[in-house]
Amino acid sequence: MRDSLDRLEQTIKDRRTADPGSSYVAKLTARGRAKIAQKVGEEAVELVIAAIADDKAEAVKEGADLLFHLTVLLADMGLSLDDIRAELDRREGVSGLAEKASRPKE
Ligand SMILES: N=c1c2ncn([C@@H]3O[C@H](COP(=O)(O)OP(=O)(O)OP(=O)(O)O)[C@@H](O)[C@H]3O)c2ncn1[C@@H]1O[C@H](COP(=O)(O)O)[C@@H](O)[C@H]1O
Repeated sequence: MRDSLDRLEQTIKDRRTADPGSSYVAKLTARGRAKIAQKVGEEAVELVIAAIADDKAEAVKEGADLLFHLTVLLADMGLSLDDIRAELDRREGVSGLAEKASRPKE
């Protein structure tokens, strides 16, 4: 099932080559990877500030900004949210193995 992040990712892929005058994704993409990466860093810092202030409403907005800009960065690198999912799935497997290995033998 496709969720809002999947739909956003598809929109970002579609908009990368749109008119920078009418699309933020196209405008940011045209400014280059370093600029996209800088935006990811800025949004992460804004999320950190909201979290430290325990401002939940602001944290939700900044979290959305961070995920949006991260998805733009992944697209620019030819990566996708599925690559992140695969890494998380891999870690889940590894973590399960580590847990089993640490159990005392019966
Ligand atoms: N989720 C977002 C989204 N979140 C934030 N932003 C934009 O991100 C920008 C961040 O503002 P900032 O002041 O931090 O950045 P800035 O004004 O560009 O200034 P600089 O720091 O870059 O110099 C704003 O212009 C927001 O509108 C977004 N722009 C687009 N989307 C999604 O992307 C889709 C495609 O958008 P377009 O490419 O514009 O069609 C939209 O339908 C939305 O779903």
